[in-house]
Parts: sequence; structure tokens; C-alpha cells
Amino acid sequence: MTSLLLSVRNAEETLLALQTQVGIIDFKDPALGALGALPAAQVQALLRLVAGRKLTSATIGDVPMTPDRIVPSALAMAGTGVDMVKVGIFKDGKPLACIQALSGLAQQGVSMVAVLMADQQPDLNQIVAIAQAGFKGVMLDTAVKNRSGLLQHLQMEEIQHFVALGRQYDLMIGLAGELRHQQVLELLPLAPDYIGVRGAASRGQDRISSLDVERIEGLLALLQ
Ligand SMILES: O=C[C@H](O)COP(=O)(O)O
Repeated sequence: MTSLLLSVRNAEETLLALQTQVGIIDFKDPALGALGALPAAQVQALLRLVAGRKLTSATIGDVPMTPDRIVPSALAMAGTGVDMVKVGIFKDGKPLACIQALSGLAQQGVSMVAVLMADQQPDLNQIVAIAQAGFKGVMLDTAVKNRSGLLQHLQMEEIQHFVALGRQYDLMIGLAGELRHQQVLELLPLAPDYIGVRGAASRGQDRISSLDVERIEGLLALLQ
């Protein structure tokens, strides 16, 4: 069954998420870009609130694609004890070298999710390297949040191919990128492990606004 990943940014939103059936609480600061990171100390404090009651993830931020920047950032976030560290794989820089460099963390037991950017013509061949490096999962999201979401950037066939490749390599699969109800309904037949949202769960569908419990419940109802 497909679950919901919900991006939260503070204690109030974490407590709200805990009262719902969301599958993954994702720590992120939506005001700081697509993968805006919360400080590790804040993630630690929020993890104490969750106390193991939900699966958690946290993004390392929009970090430049060089191993000397990416690896320490992922290590620092892993140190919070979060279940999964989300690493954005952006087009510029050395994405492949970063993926390969992160294999060392995977070997140390860090669970990582590689986030490919649908609006940066993602190279789906990177999924092989992501699997070989020992990542737990792979997801699609959008780097620029301007109300043109996943389905505006990739054809359904390409997303289907992404899901099939992820499955082939035994990766946990997530789909996100300014998804609204209609797009969630269109993507559900692909049976991703989770759908990730922030904007669709926020007041006025504005990802910078606070979360709206009715919108969250509405999204959860789609996944039943
Ligand atoms: O990880 C998922 C994202 O937070 C999705 O955000 P969005 O729905 O505003 O694109």
C-alpha cells in the first residue's frame, strides 16, 4: 500500500502529523528551497517528540554536488538518529561521484534516499549507481517550487520507468513534486511506496504556510 510522506518543520507540525495516519514524518524547512534542511539539533529535538512512533526522514538541504560537501552533510544528519537521510541529487556538479562517495555511509548502516529532480532532466541510469552504493530508496521531487509539479516535467511513461527501475533494484520508491489530489490519483496506479507532499497539505496549498489537518486527511483518504 502507498503511504504518505509529510514534510514538517517544527514541533507543532510534528505533533499534528503524529495524530494522523501519515507513514513518514519528513523534517524539512520549506522556506529554504526544495530540500531546505532544518538544523540537526532541531531534528534531534523533533525526533524526541516522535519517540519512534513513526518512520522519519530528514533532508540535508540543497547542498552542492561535491563529495566533500555532500558526505559530511549526510553524516551530520544521520547523527541525529533519523530513520532515513534524504540526499538531493542535483544536475550541477558531480552527482555520480557523490552517489559513489556515499556508499561508505551506507556501509556504516546509514539509510539514505536519493532524491532525483524531475525538473532537471534526471538521468534514470543513476538508479543503478544509487542501488550499488547501498541507498535504501530513491524518489522523484522538483528542485524549483513554482507550481509546476512532477507531472509537468516527466511523462507518465517516464515515471513508470523510474518506478520499474527502482523496483528492479529493490529500492523504496517515493514520488513528490507539488502533487495535488488529481496527480496523486493519477500516480497511485504506479504503486509507489509513498507519495510525498508539503504544498497540498498546507493552508491555501502554499507550502510555506502552516499545515492544514483537513487537507492532510483528504490526502490520506485518497490512499485508502
Ligand atoms: O518531500 C516532499 C516535499 O516536501 C514535497 O513538497 P511539495 O509537495 O510542496 O512539492
